[in-house]
Parts: sequence; C-alpha cells; structure tokens
Amino acid sequence: MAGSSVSGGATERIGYITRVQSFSACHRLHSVDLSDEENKKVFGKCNNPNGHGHNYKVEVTVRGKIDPITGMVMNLTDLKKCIEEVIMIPLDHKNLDKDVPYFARVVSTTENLAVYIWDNMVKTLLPNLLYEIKIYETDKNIVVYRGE
Ligand SMILES: Nc1nc2c(c(=O)[nH]1)N=C([C@H](O)[C@H](O)COP(=O)(O)OP(=O)(O)OP(=O)(O)O)CN2
Ligand SMILES: [Zn+2]
Repeated sequence: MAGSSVSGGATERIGYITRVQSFSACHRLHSVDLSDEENKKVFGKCNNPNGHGHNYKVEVTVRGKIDPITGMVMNLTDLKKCIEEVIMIPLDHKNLDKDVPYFARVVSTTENLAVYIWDNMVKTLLPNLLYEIKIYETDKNIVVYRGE
C-alpha cells in the first residue's frame, strides 16, 4: 500500500496531529542592524516606537507512527503541556521584544517567532516528532515553519 510499510505483519500508519493555541502579545518590527530611517522604510507602520498588538493563533503539528496499542501518535494532553511551557508561559501577554531575551536582537517577525517556537518545542518533544509550526499573526498573515 502506498505510503505505509509492513513490519512484523502489522501495517505501520503515519498520522499528523495538531493542537491549536492562541496567545496575545505586542511587538515592534525593528532591526538593530538598520538605522532608524532604514527601519521606518522597511517596516513602515509596524516600526511604530510604541509597538502594536496581535492575537496570535499557533498550530503545532506532530507527525509519527500511530501506536497500534494506544491508537495515538502522541498523547495530546502531553502536547498541551509542552505548548504551555514553550508558548504560553514565555509569550502570552508579553512584549515580545522586551520580555523575551531571544528577541532583543532578533526581529520579532512571525517567521522568527515560528523559528523560536520550533527551536524550543523540538527540545521538549521526542526526536523527529515535530512536523510544523503554523502561526496566524492576523487572519490574513500566516507563516509556516518546518525546521528547514
Ligand atoms: N514577512 C512579514 N511581513 C510582515 C510581518 C511579519 O511578521 N512577516 N509582520 C507585520 C506586522 O507585524 C503587522 O502587524 C501586520 O500588519 P498588517 O499588514 O496591518 O496586518 P493585516 O494584513 O492583517 O491588516 P489589514 O490592514 O487588515 O490588511 C508586517 N509585515
Ligand atoms: Zn505586528
């Protein structure tokens, strides 16, 4: 059968499971590697010195074998705990640039936020389980990162 392998007589099935989490944070798009004038030119209104806020929505997807005994790729309750540690505690109701040391010198774009979440999530999950981080910065601005 396409997309599956047989081992010891049992067909191995691969599943993708996703947990969605929302959080609120503010930020300012500003690069320490650009002058004030260049920052204004590149980031426009998003370079406003006092920042602006978003209600971010993050989808965390893991990929793996569906365990024939438990019927799970991983327990979603465990994924929920990882998301609490990696997303909610450090990011929710925070100023990304001032409260999260990582963003002191890294521009808090959604791309970089996805990388930040990926790098920390991957440390808390079993190897090769994390598949994708998808962030809705707004309803219209969506970023996907897969660790490449
Ligand atoms: N490549 C990226 N570009 C931009 C990012 C980003 O993270 N990566 N972020 C922003 C801003 O943070 C900004 O808040 C987006 O605002 P805006 O464009 O106004 O958002 P919407 O498109 O949803 O707003 P509408 O006015 O309703 O179109 C900018 N660029
Ligand atoms: Zn923004």
